[in-house]
Amino acid sequence: MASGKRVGLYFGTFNPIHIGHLNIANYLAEFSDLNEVWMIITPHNPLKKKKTLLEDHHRLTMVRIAVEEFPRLKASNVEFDLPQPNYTVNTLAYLEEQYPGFDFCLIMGADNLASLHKWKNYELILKRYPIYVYPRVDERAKPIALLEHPNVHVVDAPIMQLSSTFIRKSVADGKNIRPMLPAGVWNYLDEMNFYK
Ligand SMILES: Nc1ncnc2c1ncn2[C@@H]1O[C@H](COP(=O)(O)OP(=O)(O)OP(=O)(O)O)[C@@H](O)[C@H]1O
Ligand SMILES: O=C(O)c1ccc[n+]([C@@H]2O[C@H](COP(=O)([O-])O)[C@@H](O)[C@H]2O)c1
Repeated sequence: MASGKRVGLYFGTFNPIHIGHLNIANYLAEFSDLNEVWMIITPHNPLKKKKTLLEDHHRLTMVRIAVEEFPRLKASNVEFDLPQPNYTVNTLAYLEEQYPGFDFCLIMGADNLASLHKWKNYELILKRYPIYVYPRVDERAKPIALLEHPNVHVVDAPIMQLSSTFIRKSVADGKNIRPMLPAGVWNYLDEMNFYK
């Protein structure tokens, strides 16, 4: 039997999306066995406070702008109508129901793999879904035991030392960080006066 479409699910808060995220999504869409990468904007990460977050629809708009010229990358608002905080295992169950026959896997930076053991039903996630992990630059990082798990695949992607936190702080400090965001995202953020 022919296997279904292979889709990499790249979950994130994306507050805002930056070229580090886009670079990874594009790398996996071009250089792995995935047909598409879906960037899933999470309204509320169960392990984070919601108060510093830009509204969901603004974060979605920025991801849509970022991927518009990349046919194999999609922005997804599937979590907007699911109960919050958003437990990934619930979203995966919903996607399986909506897209029978698709083969899903997860994409995440090593920082997220390091805290995967705190996620709801993480053992089930690890059993059912291949996880594509790429390194994040952090000299203080401790070794991550789950890197040895047979369903965890380390991707040799070119990485950028960039975070949304750094971007938000830099905008607030009046710094010019234009090259760190896709041009359309920077324009949107600037016009809307976000993070200032
Ligand atoms: N520079 C980067 N390059 C590649 N992946 C990244 C980068 N920054 C974050 N990621 C990954 O993208 C996913 C979503 O991350 P998230 O939206 O939290 O970005 P962030 O930049 O780490 O945000 P924040 O600084 O607000 O915590 C996570 O799997 C994270 O590991
Ligand atoms: O399911 C969980 O228990 C769980 C715990 C922490 C984080 N997550 C998800 O991990 C994704 C990455 O979050 P973030 O904030 O690091 O971009 C996001 O989709 C969260 O909902 C999921």
